[in-house]
Amino acid sequence: MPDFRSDTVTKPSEAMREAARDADVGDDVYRGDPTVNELEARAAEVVGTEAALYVPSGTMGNQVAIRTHTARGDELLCETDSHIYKWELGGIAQHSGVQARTIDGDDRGALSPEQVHDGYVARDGHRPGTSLLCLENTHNSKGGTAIPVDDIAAAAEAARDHDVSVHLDGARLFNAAAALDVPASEIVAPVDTVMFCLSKGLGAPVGSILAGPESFIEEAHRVRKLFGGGMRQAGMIAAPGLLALDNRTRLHEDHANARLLADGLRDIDGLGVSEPDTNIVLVDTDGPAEQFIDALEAEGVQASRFGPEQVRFCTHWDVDESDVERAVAAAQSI
Ligand SMILES: Cc1ncc(COP(=O)(O)O)c(CN[C@H](C(=O)O)[C@H](C)O)c1O
Repeated sequence: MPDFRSDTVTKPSEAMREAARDADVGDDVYRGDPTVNELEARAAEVVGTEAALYVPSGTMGNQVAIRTHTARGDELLCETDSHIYKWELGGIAQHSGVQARTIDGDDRGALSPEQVHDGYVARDGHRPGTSLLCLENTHNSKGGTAIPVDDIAAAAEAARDHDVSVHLDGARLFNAAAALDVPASEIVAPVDTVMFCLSKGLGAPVGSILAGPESFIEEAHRVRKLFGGGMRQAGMIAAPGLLALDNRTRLHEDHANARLLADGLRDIDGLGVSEPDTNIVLVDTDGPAEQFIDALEAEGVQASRFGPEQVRFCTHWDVDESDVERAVAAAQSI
């Protein structure tokens, strides 16, 4: 059954499974797992930061970043439909005691410098004070939109004018880099820290990376442990992550399959279909999303509910052109 629910469903390759089996391991809490250390060093090099930390999930990477950047009672700025605000169980408040001030981004999910300046709150006898700006690229809820580097840099510069740190939720950073045709390090350069997922389009079974300055990552190590994320012989899962990071070859094909899917669905009356930048296609179903999803499943195709009348399809390395054609045919039969 072709599974378009998410790019989180990718299964590891045979090479990844062998790498897991053969991984050189140690106790990562004591910084003694050589494979984790190698992955962290490689990740920092790829995105151009001083250091990096391997974390079990993208959510933990984001929440560790927020907790490390902020103090209890601070305020952070984020886009209204950002993952950290919408999909992480209120972790901003629960884990960090921080208040989120949301801003409606543009149709790609970008925030303007003016919006950052307007959203900034100076700490005083009544107001909490903004200590962090969180951006997202690609932007999941807007349809995997790739936000141009200049837009990221302009928002980050506005934050820096107020000594506010900037974290980038780059769960699909390499999808953005592929779509924008720039190195990932160029997208990361304007921000202080970045989280990116190995477990989505890069295909690793588990794990994400939090990358940034050496001193920040040192403290993030402690916060990860506080959150229960200290791992032991994690080389078993980091080894597939290394392969995923070094073989980022599939993303352009995923994007082409998303365009093929969108073009096919757009020919179906009653459907509103996004124009994908990357591997996500949003479909406005003109009726309950659940009904559309159930009808797709009856035809052997899976997709995910993204709103009362919106369905999301994600392409990834476990779906190919024939699966896209099957999804279009399934939608046509509804
Ligand atoms: C932008 C962004 N940042 C962070 C995360 C969290 O990563 P994980 O905690 O799932 O590894 C996700 C996962 N997104 C998942 C998906 O898209 O299917 C669900 C919605 O949580 C994400 O899309």
